[in-house]
Amino acid sequence: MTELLSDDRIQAALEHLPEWHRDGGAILREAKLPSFPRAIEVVNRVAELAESADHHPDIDIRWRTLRFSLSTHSAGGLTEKDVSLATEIDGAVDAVMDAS
Ligand SMILES: C[C@H](O)[C@H](O)[C@H]1CNC2=NC(N)=NC(=O)C2=N1
Repeated sequence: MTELLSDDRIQAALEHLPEWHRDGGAILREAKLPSFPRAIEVVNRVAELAESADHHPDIDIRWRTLRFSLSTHSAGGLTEKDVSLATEIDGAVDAVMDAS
């Protein structure tokens, strides 16, 4: 789970994560929510998911735009933990968008 992923595996994973792109040893996505409170709702959901997974994204908050960056710091790059949390972050964004 904490092994670094091969380039091929990262490419394959990103085919299932169209909102994400790779930047070296990290994957990034941006999400624009309808309002600042909705954006914070996503952040709170992601905080719970991150705590459950014991894996934490970098999050940049600018009004209603969120930028997530995922990397496994202990491994020095991308692992399955990042792919898994990216999928969960997509779910959190979709859930808040659907409720908006
Ligand atoms: C002890 C605990 O498992 C680690 O410190 C976790 C916490 N969250 C983490 N999050 C991320 N993104 N990378 C890590 O290496 C990491 N390590």
